[in-house]
Amino acid sequence: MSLLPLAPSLKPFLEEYLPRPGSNRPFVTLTYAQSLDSRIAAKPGEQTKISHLETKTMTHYIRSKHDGIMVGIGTVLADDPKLNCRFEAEDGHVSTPRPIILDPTGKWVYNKSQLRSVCDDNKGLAPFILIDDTVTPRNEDVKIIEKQGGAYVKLPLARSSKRVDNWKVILAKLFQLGIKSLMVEGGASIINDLLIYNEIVDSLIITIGPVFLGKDGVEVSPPGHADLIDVKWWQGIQDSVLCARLT
Ligand SMILES: NC(=O)C1=CN([C@@H]2O[C@H](COP(=O)(O)OP(=O)(O)OC[C@H]3O[C@@H](n4cnc5c(N)ncnc54)[C@H](O)[C@@H]3O)[C@@H](O)[C@H]2O)C=CC1
Ligand SMILES: Nc1nc(O)c(N)c(N[C@@H]2O[C@H](COP(=O)(O)O)[C@@H](O)[C@H]2O)n1
Repeated sequence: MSLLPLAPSLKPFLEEYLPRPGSNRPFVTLTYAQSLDSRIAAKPGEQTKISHLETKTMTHYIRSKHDGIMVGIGTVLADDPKLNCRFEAEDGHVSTPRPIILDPTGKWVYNKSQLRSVCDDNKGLAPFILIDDTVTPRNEDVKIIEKQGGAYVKLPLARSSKRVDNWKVILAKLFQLGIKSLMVEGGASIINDLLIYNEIVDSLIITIGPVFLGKDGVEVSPPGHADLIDVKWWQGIQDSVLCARLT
């Protein structure tokens, strides 16, 4: 599906929330689309379109400003996403952010994925797949990914008692691999962890669509209180967008 032209007011609206250089870890933008009842999908394991094409275009514009786009394995299994950037800048340039998949137990069968085809067609970069260092990935997938220029990245992901403690290790490794800015798109378990992790998240950009997805939906609701500062709202054809920082 083609995108729309980016709404002109979105560029200045987003400007101060986009990555800035100069830190010793990646700049992290947490961004996702939710319903009015704080659901990001209608059912577990299901992909649900919430954003209008106008804000989908915004998401691709935001992708174009990052070195990496991260999702968890739950999202990959539900959505089979492309995770490339389809936004074309005024000079015709199309960015190629690196897809990064958090898959500690190595569940993803890459050779059958849409992302594999995107890379075969030269429409995006091959992924970095973060797996626990005790996991041996499938041989066939290793060969394809390495040929495409991606990699399995082994990290001690299964050892810490709290999953959230892995983030510092993950970000340090990604920085070493050249990822200076990271856009985290979800899914729910990652968003819920990061919403209360203000040392990690630099910007928060949430699209809110005018729909209730109901109690069976996949909920975003962090385990504790999360206060926001520097809050700004944008109103589009259908959706509203909130930009903020975590205190
Ligand atoms: N509306 C939106 O903008 C978006 C919606 N989604 C939806 O979210 C749903 C998927 O969400 P979830 O099932 O919660 O899956 P998820 O994508 O958050 O992945 C969860 C898995 O990631 C790994 N993981 C997460 N944090 C980790 C950590 N700190 N260390 C090591 N491993 C970690 C674990 O294996 C965990 O089981 C899907 O229905 C998808 O469509 C996903 C992204 C955006
Ligand atoms: N911005 C946005 N709006 C929605 O309504 C969504 N369901 C999502 N989902 C995220 O986008 C990924 C799909 O990316 P591709 O278009 O396949 O590149 C999906 O995996 C979610 O992270 N986002």
